[in-house]
Amino acid sequence: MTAPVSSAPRAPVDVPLVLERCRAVVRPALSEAVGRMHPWVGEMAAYSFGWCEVGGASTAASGGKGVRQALAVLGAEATGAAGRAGVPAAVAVELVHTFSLLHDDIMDGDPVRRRRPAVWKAYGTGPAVLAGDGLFAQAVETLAAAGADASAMRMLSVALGDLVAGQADDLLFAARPWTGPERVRPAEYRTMAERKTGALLGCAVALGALLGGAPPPVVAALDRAGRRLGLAFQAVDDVLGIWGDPEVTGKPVHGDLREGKKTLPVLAALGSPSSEARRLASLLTSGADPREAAALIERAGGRAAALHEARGHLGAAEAALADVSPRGTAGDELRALSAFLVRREL
Ligand SMILES: CC(C)=CCC/C(C)=C/CC/C(C)=C/COP(=O)(O)OP(=O)(O)O
Repeated sequence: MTAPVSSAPRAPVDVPLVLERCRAVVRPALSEAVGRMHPWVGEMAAYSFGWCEVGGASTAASGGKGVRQALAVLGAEATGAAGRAGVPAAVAVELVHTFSLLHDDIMDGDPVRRRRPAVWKAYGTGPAVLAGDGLFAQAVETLAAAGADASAMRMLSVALGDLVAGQADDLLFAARPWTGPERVRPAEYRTMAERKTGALLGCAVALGALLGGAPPPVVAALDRAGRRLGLAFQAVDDVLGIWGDPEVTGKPVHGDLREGKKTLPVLAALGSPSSEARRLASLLTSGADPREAAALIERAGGRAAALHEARGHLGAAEAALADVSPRGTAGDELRALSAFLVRREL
């Protein structure tokens, strides 16, 4: 990858338009993957993507931002290939992401996703588990059917392993105390968040680039960039989980606090040398009113610290991207998409 030799200033990137363009490039192959599923399982997948309501009726509900599919398409384009080279990667990561959301909502008991009942609420827990399994199966099938080589398959399997490990830690951390020697340290949180969220973002952009023909050092650098972007994205997601607007995020606030999730704003607040931190610790331990806890977290600096950390990870992601100087428009779009994902709340 080499930077273009041009001194002409480039137009600012319209990120929602980029997401829409990538969605259109990926949609036929994603529909094909859903079409390969058992009809009932495929209906639940289509529901997750906002293509239909329960019972298969067609609507235009929200199916998520499509961040991972866009990263894969842009990863391919940034190597100089056509976006369609990255489509099998885009479909695979979007299917894996959706599978993980379906299972995550069951594990957390979260009833709402993407502004409507989560799949387990709409169809039942067993069917939702099965739909997640079906999405997972089609992710592997999509890559294999595209003739992806062993290194591409391995990239997906490593991301999957990380996703499971990150989710395992997230669940285990929720059962640990807020304070004392057993408390969750920020470094443990970062490892968990990189696996749970960063691994798939890294995989998306790196796998797209690999399928576009990028050499191994470029693929590795893009994976690093995506992982750091994932850390920034998760920190912002944690903030939105406490102070976000449900109309925008598509899910209610305070779920993480109720579930005892060790999110970054809470860990940062508890680690601050303030009287609010001590009050917060006793409030959380005694089963806090989430609104009161949220106010204390803010006063103890937890929100500001999480956003500060998100900015730091974004800077590292941008530096890793700059290392490989992704080409022209796609490079600009990758940088703009990264900033957009993190700055949605900064
Ligand atoms: C194995 C297993 C169950 C793992 C679960 C891992 C998990 C749920 C991680 C959370 C990642 C995350 C920030 C999702 C929101 O993405 P987004 O804002 O891009 O969502 P969208 O697609 O709805 O826009």
